[in-house]
Amino acid sequence: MAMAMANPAPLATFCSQPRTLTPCNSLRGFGVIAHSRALALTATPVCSFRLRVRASKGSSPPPYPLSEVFPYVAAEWRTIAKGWACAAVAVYCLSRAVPAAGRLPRVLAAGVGGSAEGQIPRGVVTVAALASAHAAAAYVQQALLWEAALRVVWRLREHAFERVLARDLAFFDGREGMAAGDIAHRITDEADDVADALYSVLNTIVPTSLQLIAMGTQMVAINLQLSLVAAMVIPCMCIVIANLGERLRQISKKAHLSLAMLAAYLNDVLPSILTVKVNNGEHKEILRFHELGFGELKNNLDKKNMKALIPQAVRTTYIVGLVVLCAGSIAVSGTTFDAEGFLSFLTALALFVEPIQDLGKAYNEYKQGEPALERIFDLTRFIPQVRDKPSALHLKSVMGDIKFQDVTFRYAAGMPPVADGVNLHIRPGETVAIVGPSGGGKTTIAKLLLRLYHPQTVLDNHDIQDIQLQCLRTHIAFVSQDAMLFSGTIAENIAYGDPMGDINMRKVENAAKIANADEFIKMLPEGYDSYVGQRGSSLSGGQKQRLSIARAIYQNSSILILDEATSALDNRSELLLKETLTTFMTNHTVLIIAHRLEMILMADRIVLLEGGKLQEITKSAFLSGDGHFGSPEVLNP
Ligand SMILES: Nc1ncnc2c1ncn2[C@@H]1O[C@H](COP(=O)(O)OP(=O)(O)OP(=O)(O)O)[C@@H](O)[C@H]1O
Repeated sequence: MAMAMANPAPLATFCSQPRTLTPCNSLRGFGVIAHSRALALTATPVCSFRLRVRASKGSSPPPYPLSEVFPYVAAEWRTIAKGWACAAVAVYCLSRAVPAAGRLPRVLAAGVGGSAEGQIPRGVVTVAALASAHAAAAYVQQALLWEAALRVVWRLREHAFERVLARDLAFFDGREGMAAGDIAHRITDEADDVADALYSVLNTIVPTSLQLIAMGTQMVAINLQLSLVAAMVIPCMCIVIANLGERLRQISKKAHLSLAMLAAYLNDVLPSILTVKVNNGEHKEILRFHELGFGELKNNLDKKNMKALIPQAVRTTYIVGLVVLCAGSIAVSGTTFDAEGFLSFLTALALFVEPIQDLGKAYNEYKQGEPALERIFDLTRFIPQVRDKPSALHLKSVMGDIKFQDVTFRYAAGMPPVADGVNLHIRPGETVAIVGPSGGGKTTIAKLLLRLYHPQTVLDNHDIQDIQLQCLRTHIAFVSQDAMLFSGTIAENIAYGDPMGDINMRKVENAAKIANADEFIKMLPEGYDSYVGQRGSSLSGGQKQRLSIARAIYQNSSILILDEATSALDNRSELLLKETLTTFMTNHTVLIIAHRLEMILMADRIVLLEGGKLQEITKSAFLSGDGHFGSPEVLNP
């Protein structure tokens, strides 16, 4: 009889997301942590939200997503107020420039006619000064409002990511689990759409209204002749747009790259959510995310500033060109320029082209951003099932006495129970092997002990639901069958469970020796500083498994769970590992989930999990089981 092949990993759906980018150097090290910690002072969201539970992922969204983003926007009120103050200055300059410009033709004609020879007419200086002040104020207004919108989104992203990490494993797992790519897209691209929408709204409410009111008072009849002259300025504008457009393209490329890095990072870390959780890595990941998010903020801010500059530069070109053309036509024709026509043109330009265009654009942007906003908040609205009670205990140390008492568990209502009245007592320092058919529920038992779901299990006479989650997971080191590694160096991966993010090289090397990984690590060109590639892609399955074991040993928890931790090792490596592990296991409580004989025989006791029921079997019954408990190839290699 054969012990069946291992099932696909429970997180298989999650892990099979297509890769995005190879992470660049800034993603390689965990060295960002120290810097991130400093930045964290400025990054902590100032707002907290009342949690809301959605009946299901597909339930209809609340009607006013803007109201949910309001606390984030309110946190940026200073920047917004400054932006709106600049808007008031810009509109004021424009309203003063219109009558001054209305007098300009007369002033210009007088100047060209020789009445003020050798001097720039005062009216020209006034208009130029007002136009420059308007352009500068409008530029600063837009830059500030972009900064506010982007900072809102930066905070929103951090909040969403923090909430995603706090989600139950069930949110990521199983058939209903949310895909990593979807989450990454919401937090990156769609958040960007939200920034566009917010900016449009901020830039429209006050500035456009002000401009419309101010210009309404200045309105005069339109001069068609002047409009035709104005059209001749268009080629100049095209040259300006082409040049600045090329610069914008380059800046945008950088901004896109930083956004792609963010997406790559998310696609890297979210498939490893199990490892993050069991290593209490949430805080570390929040800091790493913060670093990349801040880089994206900078590049995007450059892009938006350039986008703000372009219309101002184009408008300046337009007005300067217009003045030159008017002056030229007056000089050539020798006639007095129609002042009313010039005034009408500027008024029409101000009243109809700019604010109305802005209103239309703002509406479109908002409509584009609204679903994105909703989808981001959808990630954050939940109450985790697995959470600390207010009175949860912090245990400094545990002996490792584990009791499963009549535990029944099913993944979803209507599904058969994976554990059906399971009773198991593992005494401190004992090694117990769980065997059974593939899909029998062995990994589920380990997950229940780690409280990744909501079980009733007892550790050191405490119901694990009464123990702080972070504390519980510190006392249990878990090596999953998927050998999850992060992009980073070997040393960083082994020391991942360090709560402070430090790397103790002595402990790293010791853990690697026990895991029989020291030999191959030392043969790598950069030894412990070797980069493992995305998700450890530069290492073999067996090497990855040994690093995962070293990570668990580094954690030095009282309880060690090895879930098919040696399935990819060759016989020699497994024997060497067995020798070093045996000493380590003497003062630890160890739960071995395995199909391989060598590992199973390391246990003091063997229990069989089949059809949700657990029963103890003797080693002799196991060995003479004729394959009932394991495959003949493994039992008789
Ligand atoms: N997140 C999930 N949602 C729904 N069902 C799940 C989930 N994870 C596992 N299962 C199901 O629960 C059962 C037990 O899975 P588990 O991974 O515990 O088995 P196992 O004994 O460890 O298998 P193997 O030896 O192949 O690793 C399987 O039938 C599996 O399909």
